Amino acid sequence: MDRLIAAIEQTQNPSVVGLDPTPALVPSIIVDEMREEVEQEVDAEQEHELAAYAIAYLEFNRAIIDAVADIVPAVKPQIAMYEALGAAGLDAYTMTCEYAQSKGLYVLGDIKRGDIGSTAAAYAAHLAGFGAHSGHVDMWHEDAITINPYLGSDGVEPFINAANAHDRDVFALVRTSNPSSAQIQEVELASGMHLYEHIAGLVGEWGNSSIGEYGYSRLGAVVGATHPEQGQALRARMPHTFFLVPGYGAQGGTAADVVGMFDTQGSGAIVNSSRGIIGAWKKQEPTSYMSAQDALDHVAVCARKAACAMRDDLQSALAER
Ligand SMILES: O=C(O)c1cc(=O)[nH]c(=O)n1[C@@H]1O[C@H](COP(=O)(O)O)[C@@H](O)[C@H]1O
Repeated sequence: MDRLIAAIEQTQNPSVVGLDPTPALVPSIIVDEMREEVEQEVDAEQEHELAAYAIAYLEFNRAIIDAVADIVPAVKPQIAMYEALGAAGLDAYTMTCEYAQSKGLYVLGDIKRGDIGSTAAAYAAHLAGFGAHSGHVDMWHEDAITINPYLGSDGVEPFINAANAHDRDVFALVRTSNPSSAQIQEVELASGMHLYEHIAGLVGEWGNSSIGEYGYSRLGAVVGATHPEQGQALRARMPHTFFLVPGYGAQGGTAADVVGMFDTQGSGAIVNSSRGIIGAWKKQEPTSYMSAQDALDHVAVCARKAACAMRDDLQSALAER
């Protein structure tokens, strides 16, 4: 976690921009222009469409990355958005990760993996590279990934081992931001604890062997901005666990909701916003764009403005508490 914390300190900005493009979030003129380009190269009609969106997503992400690279420490591409486009989408995902890293950003791959140990070991290739034990081949380039720890330690250990061996980080879901998460995560155990509190204890324990310079382990926790009191209590319960806090903005979480998830030094957490940043252009959409470049320029200006507003919002809430 040391690299992420250093990047947050450098930018004075504990926020991460979620790169979660969807057809509705990308101006249609960008896709139209890419469609014309790929029509000359790809035969099958369905492939055209997927390739056009994949290239459009990549151009869209590049414009946003260029616009925010000097003011945010990290980006978080959500792989589902790209997987929906098949192989071309996965190329757009990996190229997005590589491009963000070339601009000095920490890349948090939101891949939410979780499976039995032997399968988790294969999923851990996202951190370790393919064939890590027999000869390393890099394919994925994330600095960190998200995992689902609810399968237990054999499903988590392969990720921790890969993270330790390759200087990467892992964020485990503990208390998710979505409305129905309480159905499972707030189930009360015989001990009187809620299930998410039990998982929080395990995540803290699993991370204990990898505490870095800043006092935080390689195994972080995902804690939704939509649970301010629980998040604050988890902060006290997990002193060595860095938090990824999604749910700010589009899901209703505010800066006041997330301040309790930071430590007394104002560190210990990074807050995500995806639609609030990459979809900011929709709030000031002009009647038409002249070209794809015109649309990309507008997306970039709006994303930067939204990212600055989020940074300022978090900074002042942290200063005021
Ligand atoms: O792991 C996550 O990132 C995550 C966990 C969680 O509890 N809630 C949550 O919203 N997320 C992700 O954070 C992002 C939130 O997007 P916005 O609501 O558009 O800001 C999406 O990529 C979600 O998949």
